[in-house]
Amino acid sequence: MDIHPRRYLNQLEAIHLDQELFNECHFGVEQLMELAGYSCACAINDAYPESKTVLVVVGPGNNGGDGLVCARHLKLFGYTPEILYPISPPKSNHGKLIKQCEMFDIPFLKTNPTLEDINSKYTLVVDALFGFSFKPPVRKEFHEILKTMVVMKVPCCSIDIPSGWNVEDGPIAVNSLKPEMLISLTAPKLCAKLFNGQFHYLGGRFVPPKLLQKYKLDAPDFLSSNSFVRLK
Ligand SMILES: NC(=O)C1=CN([C@@H]2O[C@H](COP(=O)(O)OP(=O)(O)OC[C@H]3O[C@@H](n4cnc5c(N)ncnc54)[C@H](O)[C@@H]3O)[C@@H](O)[C@H]2O)[C@H](O)CC1
Ligand SMILES: [K+]
Repeated sequence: MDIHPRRYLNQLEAIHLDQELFNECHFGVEQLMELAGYSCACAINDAYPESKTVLVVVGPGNNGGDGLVCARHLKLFGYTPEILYPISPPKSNHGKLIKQCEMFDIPFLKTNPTLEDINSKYTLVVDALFGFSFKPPVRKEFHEILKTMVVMKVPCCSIDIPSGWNVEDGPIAVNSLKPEMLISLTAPKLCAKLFNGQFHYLGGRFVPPKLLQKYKLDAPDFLSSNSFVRLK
């Protein structure tokens, strides 16, 4: 299976499209995060039906919000997710999502896990650290966990952007994250051209036809009620 998107978004286009979803289409951020995170959980269930013990690494922005929603749905699908939320910024909009995860008895790790912990405890790591607003270089508070994720043996599934990658130019350093799975949301960003892992999915089934036309995006071939489409 290999569907080649004709169109990849640059960073500014991704940010503008996101703004139009809020301002022109009147979506709320919680609505979009719910649909995005749900589609990620469904895509993970499609690609890794057997990998049940999942660590979800959550970042400070909406990419992290997608991760929190994804964790909650994975739990409903029978997975055993745990969450690492290394830095909780004062202005985050994650409060309710965190409470919901707690209501579903999803544990939050208190400290960064060691490489040995990750390799022995989990069968999949979901990378929801940074999405399309990431500006390199990675700030130092995230170095430790990102370094561990780069060398871990466990497969990694990145939501929207492999964390630490430049949104347009892809891997910045030789020792960048090499996810096995990428779930692009709305449309793949330019860095997805350099993704060479096994699974590439498109999620985020919420873009109205007017915006697809405006941004000259392929109308994704979502099957029936599926919230994702597999591209590779
Ligand atoms: N339209 C859609 O497809 C939707 C996608 N969604 C998801 O939202 C993210 C984009 O979210 P945003 O809040 O704009 O930004 P990020 O999550 O990428 O990150 C912002 C966050 O990260 C910090 N940061 C930025 N650069 C660095 C750095 N070099 N080092 C450390 N920290 C950094 C910054 O300070 C912020 O705190 C998109 O990718 C999708 O995953 C939405 O769910 C809805 C619609
Ligand atoms: K990510």
